[in-house]
Amino acid sequence: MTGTPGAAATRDGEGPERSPPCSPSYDLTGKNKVVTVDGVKVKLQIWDTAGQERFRSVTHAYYRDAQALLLLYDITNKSSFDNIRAWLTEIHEYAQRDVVIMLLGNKADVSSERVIRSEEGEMLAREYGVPFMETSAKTGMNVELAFLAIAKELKYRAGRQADEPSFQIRDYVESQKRRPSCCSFL
Ligand SMILES: Nc1nc2c(ncn2[C@@H]2O[C@H](COP(=O)(O)OP(=O)(O)OP(=O)(O)O)[C@@H](O)[C@H]2O)c(=O)[nH]1
Repeated sequence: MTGTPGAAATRDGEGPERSPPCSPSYDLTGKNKVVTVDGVKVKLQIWDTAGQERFRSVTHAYYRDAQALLLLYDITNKSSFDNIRAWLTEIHEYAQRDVVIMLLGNKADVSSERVIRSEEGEMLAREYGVPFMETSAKTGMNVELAFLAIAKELKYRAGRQADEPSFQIRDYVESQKRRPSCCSFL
């Protein structure tokens, strides 16, 4: 899924049909996930939207009730990156006002074909005030972190204790994310 949002929700319920898992070893979309945060299990129900070629026909039902949205672009595909702005506008209009959004630049393992610099992703994310990291569904780079950060944010919102320190998802992602190096895939 590139240039399109994936929705993660913690509640059960009917959702649009899921896409089949992609062939890389780590699946960014398309199945449910249980993430344990501070001993509490957070269930993420993940839906993949249609691809960018079907951009216009995607219904708002995909993300209208979502608690979190992962917006993915492909670092080797400029149009997938350009689509992100349109998605952010759509989301602003139709998604829940407090939806957790995360921007992911996927395929970070194929650095030889990169057309979107990491800084461009960072700038876009900063402009919209959302956390950002580059991922690879092939090597797994930052994939677990993306889900963990979302789960932490949702758990924090659901059961905030008076004495609990506040959780800042952008700070958390910045402190934990791995950056692709120039010479290796990880
Ligand atoms: N090298 C590499 N290939 C990837 C990665 N993620 C996905 N792919 C490959 O990219 C191709 C497209 O992946 P999809 O997940 O189907 O992409 P998509 O844009 O969601 O496709 P649609 O949902 O059909 O529009 C497949 O061949 C995947 O195996 C990645 O992180 N690294």
